[in-house]
Amino acid sequence: MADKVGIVVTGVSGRMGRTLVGLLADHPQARLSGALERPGHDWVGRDLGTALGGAASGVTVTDDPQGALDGAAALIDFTAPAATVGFAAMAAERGIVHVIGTTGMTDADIAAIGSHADRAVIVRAGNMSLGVNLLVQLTRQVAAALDADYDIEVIEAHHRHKVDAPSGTALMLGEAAAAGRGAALADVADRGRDGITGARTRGAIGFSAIRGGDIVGEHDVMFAADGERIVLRHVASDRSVFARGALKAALWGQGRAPGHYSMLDVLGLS
Ligand SMILES: NC(=O)C1=CN([C@@H]2O[C@H](COP(=O)(O)OP(=O)(O)OC[C@H]3O[C@@H](n4cnc5c(N)ncnc54)[C@H](O)[C@@H]3O)[C@@H](O)[C@H]2O)C=CC1
Ligand SMILES: O=C(O)C1=N[C@H](C(=O)O)C[C@H](O)C1
Repeated sequence: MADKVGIVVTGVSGRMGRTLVGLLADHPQARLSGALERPGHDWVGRDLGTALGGAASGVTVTDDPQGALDGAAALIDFTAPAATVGFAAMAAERGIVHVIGTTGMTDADIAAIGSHADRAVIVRAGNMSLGVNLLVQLTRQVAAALDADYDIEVIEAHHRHKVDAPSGTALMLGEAAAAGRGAALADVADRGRDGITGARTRGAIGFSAIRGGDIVGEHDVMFAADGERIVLRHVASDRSVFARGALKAALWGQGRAPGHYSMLDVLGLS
């Protein structure tokens, strides 16, 4: 049997990091080859398995990306924007696949990451699940079929720890809706309502964010007209849907031509 693909997970103590480590424990094609955390984190220097409360794994958590990435085939990154921009340069220097799930990035962050796409495979998506990526395509189709008599609202709900809004998924859905209408999201997005806002602008795409408890991730795209509403909905109840997508992307990227890809490319939905 061929060797398993060596994958470094960064942010291993985080919600997504832990989920990825769990999936990699008995994956048939991939193995955990390195575990990264931010400098100063109390897991740095400890055995990952022990830090997770189980048996020793033989993998030591490190804050040294240069060392961890040596010999790896892919880096899976669900961390924070500044960290991800830095990791993109390091992954590209080595020509290894960089799978990016981090959200909350600015246009400048995305441009900085994209500047490495001539020498490395980058797969970036605000949501790595199959279900959401299908919903993106459905949203585009429905938006293309309806005119601006149907007001589009994207409503998302997440756990109390989430730091960015709208979610990366909500922005993907908003972009798909805008594209279906032949518009640019930046021209039509309405991202915050408070006070005397005035009546809704025809053609706007509105965003609302709920934060509370342990909600994994829920997204509705509502098309509201006089007399009827269509609601497209995705509910994630387990983070493994994102982790499975990220692992699929890391394997899909092996041997692929350099470029800045999305999960639509990985899933054959583009
Ligand atoms: N695209 C997708 O499918 C999904 C994206 N996300 C996004 O992934 C990101 C992380 O989400 P969670 O795991 O819930 O957050 P979290 O806060 O539980 O974990 C983030 C981890 O990254 C670590 N980290 C931060 N800076 C670092 C650095 N320089 N080097 C190494 N590690 C570093 C933190 O210490 C923490 O352990 C968020 O932006 C979230 O929106 C989350 C779920 C799915
Ligand atoms: O922070 C999260 O948890 C999630 N983030 C992603 C987003 O911003 O859309 C994906 C998922 O909804 C969970």
